[in-house]
Amino acid sequence: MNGVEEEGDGGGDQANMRILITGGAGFIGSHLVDRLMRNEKNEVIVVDNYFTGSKDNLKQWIGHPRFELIRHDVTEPLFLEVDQIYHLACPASPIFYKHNPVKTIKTNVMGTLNMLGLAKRVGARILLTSTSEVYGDPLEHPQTESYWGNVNPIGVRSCYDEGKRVAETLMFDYHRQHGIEIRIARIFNTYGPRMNIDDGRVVSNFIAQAIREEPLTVQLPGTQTRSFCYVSDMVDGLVRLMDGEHTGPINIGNPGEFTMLELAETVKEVKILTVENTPDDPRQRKPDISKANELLGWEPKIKLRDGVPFMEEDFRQRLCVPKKA
Ligand SMILES: NC(=O)c1ccc[n+]([C@@H]2O[C@H](COP(=O)([O-])OP(=O)(O)OC[C@H]3O[C@@H](n4cnc5c(N)ncnc54)[C@H](O)[C@@H]3O)[C@@H](O)[C@H]2O)c1
Ligand SMILES: O=C(O)[C@H]1O[C@H](OP(=O)(O)OP(=O)(O)OC[C@H]2O[C@@H](n3ccc(=O)[nH]c3=O)[C@H](O)[C@@H]2O)[C@H](O)[C@@H](O)[C@@H]1O
Repeated sequence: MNGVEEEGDGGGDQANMRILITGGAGFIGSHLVDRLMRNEKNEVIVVDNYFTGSKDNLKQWIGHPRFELIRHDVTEPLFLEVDQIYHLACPASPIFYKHNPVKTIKTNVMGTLNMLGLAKRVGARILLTSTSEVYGDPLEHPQTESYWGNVNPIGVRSCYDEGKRVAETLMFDYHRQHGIEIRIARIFNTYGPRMNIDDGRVVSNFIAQAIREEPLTVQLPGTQTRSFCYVSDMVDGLVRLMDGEHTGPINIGNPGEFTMLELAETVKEVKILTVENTPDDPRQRKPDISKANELLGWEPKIKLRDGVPFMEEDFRQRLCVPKKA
């Protein structure tokens, strides 16, 4: 049980739908596949280049008659006939998106351009998973969608945050110029089962470190904050946004705000090791979710304290470390 299965009706209620999910072999994408496959009217196609995703995340669907998995890089054009496109393809963990920054910005810019071209050709509705990183190191707190952000255009995170900002611009230009139906979700830090164990994001790091009985690496100063959303809540928000009437951008995240030191205490009371931080790390982040609440009737249900054990269980299984009696 991971809190995902109980949520919602599988989305795409209207009629038979063929739905494309780019990046569907990744963490959020694979949970979205599970959710959409529950509706028997949906056919789901995943395209992924497996940079940070894995076929293992989709193993329960491989061979299913309503499911197709295609190895494809979104920086190359794609020709398919679909009704909806959830465009997630992009490495999300800072260590992966900084690993090959030119590829990251190409994925955000050319990948989004290609998916918009596809949406235009076949008349599909397209949803982009943008990010709270478009707000940069925010000077407004909590962040509302009307805040334009405080982003370093030449920093080591820019391939990702500026890349997503351009992707948002492309979405709105295609909408205004070509009448494409667009949806933009600004996702705030999301966690849950199937995250890469060593992907470097803070919740996965802390859980893996706690299971391996290693000290939790809190990057300095430790007072920086994030707001963590459980993946089933995120998927529910994305489906509501796609199937609703509002273009967005709409913040989707859990407004519960924690410092990294508080998060370390939530995960486990083990030794904490403070380590150097990376450049341009945002000092505080918390979504204002009034828009998601009013326009989509959405709010997160799972508190950090309740979500972390689901993820710990998944990590223990994958690391083959049973819980001590
Ligand atoms: N998880 C979060 O906290 C978070 C927060 C904000 C935004 N997002 C966004 O949500 C989306 C999914 O994030 P995630 O956490 O599931 O990350 P993830 O890394 O697990 O998934 C991304 C997927 O995209 C695939 N991919 C990357 N580049 C590709 C390319 N060029 N062509 C085809 N596939 C490619 C990867 O192989 C992977 O399967 C991303 O767009 C990310 O920017 C995530
Ligand atoms: O939600 C978002 O919009 C963005 O959030 C994250 O980026 P970030 O918040 O920097 O994610 P983490 O790498 O998990 O870092 C969060 C905080 O934890 C700290 N941290 C990280 C790792 C660690 O071992 N210890 C630690 O204290 C970092 O310094 C940072 O302050 C995601 O990785 C992005 O994909 C996403 O777009």
